[in-house]
Amino acid sequence: MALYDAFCTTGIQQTLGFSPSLSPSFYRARLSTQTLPFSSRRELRAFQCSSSVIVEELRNDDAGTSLALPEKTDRKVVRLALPSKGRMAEDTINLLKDCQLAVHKPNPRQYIASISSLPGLEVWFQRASDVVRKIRAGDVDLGIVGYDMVCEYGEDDDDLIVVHDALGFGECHLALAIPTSGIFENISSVSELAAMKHWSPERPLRIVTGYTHLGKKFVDKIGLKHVRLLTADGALEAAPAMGTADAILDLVSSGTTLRENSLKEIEGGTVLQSQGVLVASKRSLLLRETALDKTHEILERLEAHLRAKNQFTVTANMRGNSKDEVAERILLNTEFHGLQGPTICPVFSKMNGSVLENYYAIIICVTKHRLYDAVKQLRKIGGSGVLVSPLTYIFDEEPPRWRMLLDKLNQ
Ligand SMILES: Nc1ncnc2c1ncn2[C@@H]1O[C@H](COP(=O)(O)OP(=O)(O)OP(=O)(O)O)[C@@H](O)[C@H]1O
Ligand SMILES: O=P(O)(O)OC[C@H]1O[C@H](OP(=O)(O)OP(=O)(O)O)[C@H](O)[C@@H]1O
Ligand SMILES: [Mg+2]
Repeated sequence: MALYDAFCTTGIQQTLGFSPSLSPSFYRARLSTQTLPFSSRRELRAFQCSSSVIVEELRNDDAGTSLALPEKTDRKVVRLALPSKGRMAEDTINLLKDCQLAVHKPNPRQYIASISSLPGLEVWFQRASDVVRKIRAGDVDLGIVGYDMVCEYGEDDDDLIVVHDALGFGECHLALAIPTSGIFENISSVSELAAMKHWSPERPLRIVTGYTHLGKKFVDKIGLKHVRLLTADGALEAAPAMGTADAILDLVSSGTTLRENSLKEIEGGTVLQSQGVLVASKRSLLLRETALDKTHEILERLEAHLRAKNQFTVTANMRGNSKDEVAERILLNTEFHGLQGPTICPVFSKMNGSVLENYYAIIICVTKHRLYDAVKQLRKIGGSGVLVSPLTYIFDEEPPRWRMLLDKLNQ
């Protein structure tokens, strides 16, 4: 039995490569704390005969739901869920790679992967909405998704805890938008929208959205009385022109989709700002051995990379009589002082047979968008030979987000 042999010889993780969604139905066997998927009932029965495992059948539509299996609490490996598709998927993988946390996914249809620098951690690819659902269900411990997803599918669950709230990609906001013309031509705020005489219990304002949880809360908050929330999965911007809705509640980034569909945002119509976040289950962090350690490492690497991403290291030579004199020149005459202050080292040169120490190398880090300002200021105080290189990491003191996480966990 190939699968059983594979399990015995190469370990459980490799046998987990079977993709449940490719088979008409799938099965799983629970062996101690591990779960093995099988592509056919025959294969599973064969495995069952050759070992003493508890076997249970999962229908396809159970694939996404959680069962109250003991491994939820006994599971030793920590699970990180990442978006399997859509615009967040690639950015997430790239960010992790930049943090030296490259995800090893042997083939595109495989939903489980690993990160070699984080042994004991499994990566599971899921749809963005399922990342949040699975964290809440206890099937995974950590996830990277848009904050919009955390709020919509998290439904205010206080087990969810945002560990890093600004991963620097997937920036957008969730907003109400209405047509630019017709009865909405002169409407520019939610209060004006709410005051329109057009809405009644028989003819409510129809808002189409994929965000029904947030949508309902928002409508209540702004006091819109006669409203019906309609749901749809995509291309919501078409609905008003089609006549199937009056307004939309959807994500906006550049604003192009709204503009191209003759829609506009209105004052007071922003529900939330979103970008990629690292989210965790509080329960997992507190109860699952190593979950907090793994989270700490991921957080430190994210912080160090994201801090460094926008900075350059700048090295320049400067003529001077002493380190102190050069330091004074930099500290008093430029805005660029490095993390704690400039590093200054002597540069030795040979002249007429003797070694001179009349130049100093200064090292600072500079925010990318201010690089040219820094070059100009350094030149002004005698800097020359300016070398600029990208920064990979800035590991400073313990990141404030780590302290905040421990506070939230009451640690
Ligand atoms: N225009 C945008 N600009 C920036 N980020 C966006 C934009 N649209 C969506 N996002 C972010 O990307 C996430 C995933 O959106 P995407 O459209 O890729 O998937 P989806 O349509 O929600 O998923 P699915 O197709 O599985 O239902 C959103 O939850 C949001 O955080
Ligand atoms: O302000 P913009 O930059 O134009 O972006 C906004 C659009 O992006 C998202 O859709 P997406 O492209 O993900 O398509 P979808 O309808 O399949 O979700 C969102 O649902 C908007 O339609
Ligand atoms: Mg989308």
